[in-house]
Amino acid sequence: MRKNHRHARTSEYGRGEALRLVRVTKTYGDTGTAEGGALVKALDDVTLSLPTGSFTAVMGPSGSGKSTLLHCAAGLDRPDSGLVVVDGEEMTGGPGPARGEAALTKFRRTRIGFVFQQYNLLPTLTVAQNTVLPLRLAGRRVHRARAEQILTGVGLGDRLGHTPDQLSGGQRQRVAIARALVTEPSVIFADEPTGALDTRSARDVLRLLQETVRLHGRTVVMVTHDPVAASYADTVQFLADGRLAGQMRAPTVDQIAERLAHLGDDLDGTSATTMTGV
Ligand SMILES: Nc1ncnc2c1ncn2[C@@H]1O[C@H](COP(=O)(O)OP(=O)(O)OP(=O)(O)O)[C@@H](O)[C@H]1O
Repeated sequence: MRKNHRHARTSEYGRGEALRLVRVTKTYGDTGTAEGGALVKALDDVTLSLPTGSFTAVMGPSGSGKSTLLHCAAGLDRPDSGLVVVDGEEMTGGPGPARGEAALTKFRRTRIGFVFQQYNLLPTLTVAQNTVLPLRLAGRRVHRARAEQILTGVGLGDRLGHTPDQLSGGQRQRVAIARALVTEPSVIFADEPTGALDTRSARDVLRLLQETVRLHGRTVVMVTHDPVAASYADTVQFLADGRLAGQMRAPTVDQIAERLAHLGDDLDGTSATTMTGV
């Protein structure tokens, strides 16, 4: 009965929508204090819908809530209130019984892919083993051919037996992207994926992310401080003080930098320099 109820609730969400946030709020601090003086509203009533096959960059000043948004949207953290829906299914929030940690982890493993600034590859595993690790963790069958196919797709078909320390930063990040793709997730979240890379490697990684969206129909959400990186996305969502502060479609580097500068004008004492992180 409960199952049917969940199904009935989830079926109202649109097809072709990879991610939906509805009135997501997250507060940090000592919730026990009556005054609430120490509370920080990291996300404040954020509602967002991202279509399947879109590439979205999330930008904003330091402390504006980008990481919190990514963590809540990716199921790494739970919002205090509001709903996160992935591919039509409620991941966190909602009126039904909350998923336990184990169920949330399982959901995440199959529906969400991650790419981190520092790659997060296991140093003792080969490139191929790192790539298929999410399948192993999910208890799924692993075929070497699958690892080979996906690594060839990111330009590392000849590196299967190498360990991460034998690769450049850009190559490591491409392994991380292959690992994120291997479960065919609904959404890939990338947290400053080019933050540790030189310009050329960064460009290769951004093109690869673009390709996963345009050629393979994946959905990518990328947090970045860098207007150049953000310009590879279809849309930039701006955050300020935990709230969405507008979006920009088909963005150019100059337009993004300009918008960030004006976001700075809106915030007391915050300079554009701080916001772009340059
Ligand atoms: N675990 C936590 N405990 C307390 N406060 C937190 C915690 N995580 C984030 N915050 C606060 O929430 C706000 C939003 O932080 P968040 O890390 O999401 O911002 P951000 O935009 O990602 O910043 P940055 O660009 O510097 O990484 C900040 O004021 C931050 O200090």
